[in-house]
Amino acid sequence: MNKQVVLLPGDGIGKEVMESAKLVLNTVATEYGHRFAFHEHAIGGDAIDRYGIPLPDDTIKACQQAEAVLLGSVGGKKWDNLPANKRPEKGLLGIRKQLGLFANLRPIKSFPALEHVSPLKQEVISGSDILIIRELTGGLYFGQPSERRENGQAAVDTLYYQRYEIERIIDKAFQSARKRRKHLTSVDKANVLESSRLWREVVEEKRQQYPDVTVDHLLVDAAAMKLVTSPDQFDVMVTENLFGDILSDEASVLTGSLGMLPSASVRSDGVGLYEPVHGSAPDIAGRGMANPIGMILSAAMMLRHSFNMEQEAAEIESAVNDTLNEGYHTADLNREGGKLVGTAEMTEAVIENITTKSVSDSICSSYF
Ligand SMILES: NC(=O)c1ccc[n+]([C@@H]2O[C@H](COP(=O)([O-])OP(=O)(O)OC[C@H]3O[C@@H](n4cnc5c(N)ncnc54)[C@H](O)[C@@H]3O)[C@@H](O)[C@H]2O)c1
Ligand SMILES: CC(C)[C@H](C(=O)O)[C@@H](O)C(=O)O
Ligand SMILES: [Mg+2]
Repeated sequence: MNKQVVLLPGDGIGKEVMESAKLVLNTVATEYGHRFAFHEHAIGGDAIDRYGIPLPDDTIKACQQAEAVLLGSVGGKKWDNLPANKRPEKGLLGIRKQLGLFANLRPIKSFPALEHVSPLKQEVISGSDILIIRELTGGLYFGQPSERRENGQAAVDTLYYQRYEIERIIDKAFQSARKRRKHLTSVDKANVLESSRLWREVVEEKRQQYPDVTVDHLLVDAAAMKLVTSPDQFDVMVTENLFGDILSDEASVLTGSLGMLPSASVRSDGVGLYEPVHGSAPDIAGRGMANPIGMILSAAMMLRHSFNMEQEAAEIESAVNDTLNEGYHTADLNREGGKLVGTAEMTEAVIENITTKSVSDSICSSYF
């Protein structure tokens, strides 16, 4: 039976790296005898240009019927001056909300070949392996009111959480910690925000159900500092929507580039949308130089989480590792020597490693 996958390439480099994911998935399909049926739909600026809105009904329906969704990225200068509701980003927020994808899993682990590429000292990042769990359908992104007031000269956004929204993301975080090193850091701003005090209260209650997991609380400003000074103290981090957005881009520095990070946006029944953490990168779009690894690793996360294809996912991760060990790198990876390549060549090198090698030294076979 074909696996039904909806592809939402979106804008800018989203379209470019989606091609890489498709090629890699087709290679895995051939190697393992699977069949993926890809259904491409519009989102973001692409949908605005074609249909006048960032999230057409047809796209929502297709995503609801799919077994999994892969998304590139949305946004770009062309649409930056549109009213809030018509912006490309509204399409992305809308599909996450429509599908009820409340948990965004953002794993951050440096590949050995890139440890010297990060601007952080190698001894600081060495051995760090973090899973940021970002609440994705609530908090400051969705709270009402969110509007201009006083003739446009004042504005309000609302950080609103209901207890059940906090409980389900905290459960997800504890369950994830159980599968890893059993340590959970909850990040909030409980010294100032009431929503954070409710968040902390829920964590304290929930920890009774997970006595095997150690828990600490960290204020978000201190967490931002510790992420780059002592990242090895973290296992699973769980936090509010906006805090998670900011901390995960910061954490990407550990891996050498924002272009390296994959993510899975999931709900309790396992339905998922898989998306790299980066955006549409207007500064490099159209030049064939985007790093496709975050997108390729997102496709691997899809195989693992939505299709239970553990070996296939590990094969992709192992091929990425091998490719980096061979010295291949895109321009965002500030690496001396090796082979500087574009998106297409990087993808070809990964594919070559999938077809010629078996899961050998799969340093990352179980954590994305
Ligand atoms: N998930 C998404 O769709 C998503 C995420 C973030 C930003 N955005 C949107 O993207 C647009 C640009 O935002 P931005 O510039 O702040 O963030 P960005 O993530 O697009 O880019 C930030 C920087 O990282 C670089 N970069 C990002 N991904 C890369 C990759 N794969 N390979 C090489 N370099 C990469 C870019 O060149 C840029 O210098 C905005 O419209 C924003 O709203 C979308
Ligand atoms: C584009 C934007 C709406 C999005 C977010 O803030 O969630 C992005 O930054 C991300 O990290 O996926
Ligand atoms: Mg972001």
